[in-house]
Amino acid sequence: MPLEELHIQSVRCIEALSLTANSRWNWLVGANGAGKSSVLEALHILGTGQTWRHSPRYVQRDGAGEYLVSARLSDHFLALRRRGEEREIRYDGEPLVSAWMLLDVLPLQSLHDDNSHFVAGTAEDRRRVLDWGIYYADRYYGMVFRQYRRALQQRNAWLKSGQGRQPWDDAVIAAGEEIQQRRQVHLAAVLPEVIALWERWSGAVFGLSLHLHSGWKEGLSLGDCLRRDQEQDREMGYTHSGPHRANLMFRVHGKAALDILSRGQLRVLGLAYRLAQVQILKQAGLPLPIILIDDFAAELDASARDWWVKELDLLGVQVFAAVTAAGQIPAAVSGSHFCLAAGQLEKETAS
Ligand SMILES: Nc1ncnc2c1ncn2[C@@H]1O[C@H](COP(=O)(O)OP(=O)(O)OP(=O)(O)O)[C@@H](O)[C@H]1O
Repeated sequence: MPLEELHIQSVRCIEALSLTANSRWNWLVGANGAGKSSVLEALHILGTGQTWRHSPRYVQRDGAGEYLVSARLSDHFLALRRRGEEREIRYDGEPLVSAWMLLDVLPLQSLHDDNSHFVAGTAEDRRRVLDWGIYYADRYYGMVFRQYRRALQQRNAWLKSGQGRQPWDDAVIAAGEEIQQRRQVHLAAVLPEVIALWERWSGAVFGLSLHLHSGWKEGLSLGDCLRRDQEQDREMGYTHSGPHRANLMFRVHGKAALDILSRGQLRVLGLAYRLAQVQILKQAGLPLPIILIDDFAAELDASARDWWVKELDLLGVQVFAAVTAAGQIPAAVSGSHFCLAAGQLEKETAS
């Protein structure tokens, strides 16, 4: 369901902005500080309920009492309003009780700083990206994930208080092992797609392998680890083993990708991984996400940019991408150009 119209009020440097979107390519063009990322972040907030910042407070335009983002999606209308700690999300006028429901309404894949460099980022960055692909492909995963998070919070609260009988291990183990198993299945499907994408870009054979460390000691079950480390966990008030500590590692010919690849190649690998996740959704006949790309041209040479737009074009996704100059947009794609300055839409052109 493509996004047709976007309206933003009081988000960062934007006072009020409305645009009519192209069903495929939407290029946000402007100098540093023009408001491109603010448009992308507004869309991200609308599709996930979450910001890219440490706190939603930083999203609200200075001096405004609230912010509002809304969109028309074919015949539907989605709106999110935030005033202080209160957030209200409405879909066709009806309140959405949970931001999780946005997964169905406005699927998004956001490529911005940390997650387009996620191969070189933290284990948490990589877990977030890994889990993104599974949430959208497998709704049961989202349910198991929430069960795990709840059980883990309760176990940690018990570890800190030291009160009563320890009742949470079974729930942590059942959901934790299910998460690990589903992550492995997802990675087995993603790997050949990533390799094929890379090889189309480079023209050379790519000896990539993906290794998922489960988050608990190899050779032991999660239950064994929780029992073994219970005293240590109690002392620290924290559960040390589980899929919340998992790490996804990228190796090229058996060596850490981080030690082998250049910055630009690491970004291409991160992008190939994200594209592969969308390909899997497409193969399964699931709705495709809108792709948000901040700083499209960063670290990519012209051939990598051409490769990327060609692959996105083949997928048939709707894209919103930020560039600092129109010259960074590959000639191969047409679409709409939105020229921004000081948080305002100055010009809208179709190419
Ligand atoms: N809460 C706020 N209220 C008003 N202005 C803000 C707020 N937060 C950030 N800004 C301003 O918004 C501008 C940043 O906009 P944005 O990050 O969207 O720019 P950009 O076009 O993506 O730039 P770049 O190309 O450098 O990434 C900055 O000038 C910043 O000072």
